[in-house]
Order: sequence, then C-alpha cells, then structure tokens
Amino acid sequence: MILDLDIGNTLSKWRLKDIASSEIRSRGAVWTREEWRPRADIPDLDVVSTVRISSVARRAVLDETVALLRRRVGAVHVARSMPEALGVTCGYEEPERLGVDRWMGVLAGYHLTGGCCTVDCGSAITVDFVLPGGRHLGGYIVPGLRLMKESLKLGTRNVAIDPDSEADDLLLPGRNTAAAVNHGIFMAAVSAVNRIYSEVCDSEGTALPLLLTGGDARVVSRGLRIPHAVWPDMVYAGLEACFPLTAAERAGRMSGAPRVPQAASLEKIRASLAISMLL
Ligand SMILES: Nc1ncnc2c1ncn2[C@@H]1O[C@H](COP(=O)(O)OP(=O)(O)OP(=O)(O)O)[C@@H](O)[C@H]1O
Ligand SMILES: CC(C)(CO)[C@@H](O)C(=O)NCCC(=O)O
Ligand SMILES: [K+]
Repeated sequence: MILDLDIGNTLSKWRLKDIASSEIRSRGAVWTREEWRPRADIPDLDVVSTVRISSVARRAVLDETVALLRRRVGAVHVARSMPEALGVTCGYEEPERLGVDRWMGVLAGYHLTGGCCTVDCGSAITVDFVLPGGRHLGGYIVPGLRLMKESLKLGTRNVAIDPDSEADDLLLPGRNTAAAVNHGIFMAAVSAVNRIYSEVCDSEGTALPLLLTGGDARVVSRGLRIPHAVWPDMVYAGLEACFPLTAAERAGRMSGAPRVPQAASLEKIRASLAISMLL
C-alpha cells in the first residue's frame, strides 16, 4: 500500500492507495495545528510500503514525520519545488521557495492539460499559471476563506458557508453579520480568481483551462462563471506524477483526474475583463 500525505497549514490529508490495483482504499484528515501524530492518526502503517509527502508545514513537522515514517516504512519520498520537472520550468526567482503544494498542482495540471491555471482554495487561495510549452509564470497568494473570516474578529469564524448554498444567494447583500461576512468573503475569493484568470489569459494571449482544488474548491466553484473543473486530488496527482509507482501511474494516468475543461474563448474572456473595468 502507498501512503500519500498532503500536509497543509490547516489540515493534513492522507490516503492509502493500493499498489496492485491503483485503487484508493481509504482517506482522512487531521488538523495540522494540533499535534501531528502519524502513529495515532493514520491507521495501520504495517500495510504501507512506500510514502509520498507534499508538506508546507513548518520544517520541524516534516522532519519529525519523515523520521518517524523512515523507521517504519521502506521508502519515503518527499516532494520538493525545483527549477524544472516533468517539462515545467518554475517561474519563481528562487524555485525552492515556491510552496510545494502549488508545485504539485502545477505539475499535475500541466500533465493533464498541457498548460493551465491551477487554483488551490485552502488556508490560502493560490493561483498559478503554466503555459503550453511548460513555462510556469508564478502566481498569486490570497488569504483563504477561513483566514479572511478569522481576521475580521466578528465572532463569525465558526459560521461556515454551507457548501450547498446557491451562488445566487451568496451574491446577495447579507442581512445579518454572519451572512454579510460569508457573502463578502465569497465575493472576495470568487472576484479575485475571476480577475486574475482573465488578466493573465489576456496578457498572455491564451485561454487556459482552469482547475480548482482544496477544501473550499466546491464553494468557490459555485461562484465562478468561467468554465473550470474541480480536482480534489490535484496535489496527490502531482505526487503520482513525480513518484510513479503503480502501473496506471507509470502509464501517466492520475487518479481522480477530471475531464479537461474547455476554456472560454479569449474574446469572451477579454470582453468580461473590459466590462469589469468599465463598471
Ligand atoms: N472539515 C473541514 N475542516 C477544515 N477545513 C475545512 C473543512 N471543510 C472545508 N474546510 C475549508 O477548507 C480550508 C482548508 O482547505 P485545505 O484542506 O485545502 O487547507 P490546507 O491544505 O491546510 O491549506 P494550505 O495548504 O493552504 O495550508 C479551510 O479554509 C476551510 O474553510
Ligand atoms: C501559500 C501556501 C501556504 C498555500 O498552501 C503554501 O503554498 C506555502 O507556504 N508557500 C510558500 C510561499 C510561496 O509559495 O511563495
Ligand atoms: K493546500
């Protein structure tokens, strides 16, 4: 069994994947802010032969996790951001400083689409671009929904946006504090993604497919009118592409990959940008 770990600032996600069948056997998540205890929080390390890790947590958290796992598991692969991988060149001046979760998303996205915009709606909302040909441009970092809410200190931090709420309702003016905050941060997130996507497609002269992942991807997706696909396992898919182990992975198939969304025409993207600047 393969243990895949996606250690974020808020949540640490894990999944167990069968090497023989390439099926996902189980998955879960634990709060990163609390003590990260692989022994207690991940079931049955005895069945694990290989671990793949993407971590943006503090260095000590990763070091501890790796040390613990190396004692129990044969092979531990830790993903790192680097100047070039799998046909993609990193756009950062110092590539090793790019969050490896973003790098995993970019590599997975490029592998699937041959050029795209990747959006990770987690503790932060990150937006990255990789052009056909493999040039990563860099990207944008915006506070995530939870962070935006916490920063307001209006006692609404635990009032979550119902992921099933209709986007049309979320766009209306809120009539109590919780609604005003939820609708406001929803607008902030959706508008930012919209504008960033349109600006960069416009300036690069190319309409790129748009991929979303992360804990808040479903909510943000509801507000986006641009064609896009949600890919919950996009960071894991980057680990699969970097460290292929199963037959399917070696053949280049990434688990949970969506159908490539057909991007809107560049004319349409430019028209929406023109409207948003006029009003
Ligand atoms: N059950 C949940 N527990 C915690 N957060 C959740 C949950 N469901 C949705 N969320 C939302 O998901 C977001 C966290 O997303 P995600 O799990 O992608 O974060 P992360 O990987 O820790 O982010 P980062 O890598 O940026 O630190 C939070 O902002 C929160 O609003
Ligand atoms: C931005 C986050 C927190 C998103 O998870 C992560 O990718 C990170 O810590 N990145 C390092 C900074 C950077 O990417 O420029
Ligand atoms: K993340």
